Amino acid sequence: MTRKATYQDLIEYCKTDWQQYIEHDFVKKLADGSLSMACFKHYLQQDYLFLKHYARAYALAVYKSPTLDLMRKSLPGVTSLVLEEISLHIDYCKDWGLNEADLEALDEDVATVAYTRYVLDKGMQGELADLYAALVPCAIGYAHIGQNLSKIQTINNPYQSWIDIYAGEDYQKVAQQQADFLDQLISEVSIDSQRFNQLADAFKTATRMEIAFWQQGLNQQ
Ligand SMILES: Cc1ncc(C[n+]2csc(CCO)c2C)c(N)n1
Repeated sequence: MTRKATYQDLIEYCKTDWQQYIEHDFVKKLADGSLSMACFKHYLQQDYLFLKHYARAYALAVYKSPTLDLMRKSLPGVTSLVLEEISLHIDYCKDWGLNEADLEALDEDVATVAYTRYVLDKGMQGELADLYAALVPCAIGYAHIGQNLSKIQTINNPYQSWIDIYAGEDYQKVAQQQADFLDQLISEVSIDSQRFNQLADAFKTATRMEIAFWQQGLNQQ
């Protein structure tokens, strides 16, 4: 009998992409404060649109849940994003001179469309585990990034408040809950099975989409 899978096996499966995601030049420039404001603002704007679709993906997770117990696990993702986190993001954007009407009027850039619709399509085609395999790189990756950047000391970094959000205990806890839930969903999947490869491919594609999302921000000069 082979070992059952955990989310760490999914990271291991796409190690090179994972490293490129959490150590992207955009992240390095956030860490040392050298990122241009135009790049950061474009990222924040597109992230507003991303978060709206992310909330829809959690709603899809409720729809895809076969039991009430599983529904209870995904519903807080919808309510916290729609009622709190997106509002916090809007407040954060105000500090950068972007108001809600501007955000609502934005065109979606290509990496935003590709990433969000990929996650939703994975969820619609597959089971709850497929959807979470595509959803979770977002939560775990930002938690790793937050941990890494919190160790770097900078003075007057304009992006320090962004780093503090993801390095903070609250966010770290939310990300760990998502990782634990994915572990629960894949707890019967053997690491050498075809099913593992399917789930790992979804995780890997979402990771590649995160790289493209950073690059989209960086391309905005
Ligand atoms: C492109 C992109 N990827 C990941 C995150 C991080 N993130 C997205 S939703 C959410 C709430 C937790 O479920 C968090 C932390 C982001 N903001 N933008």
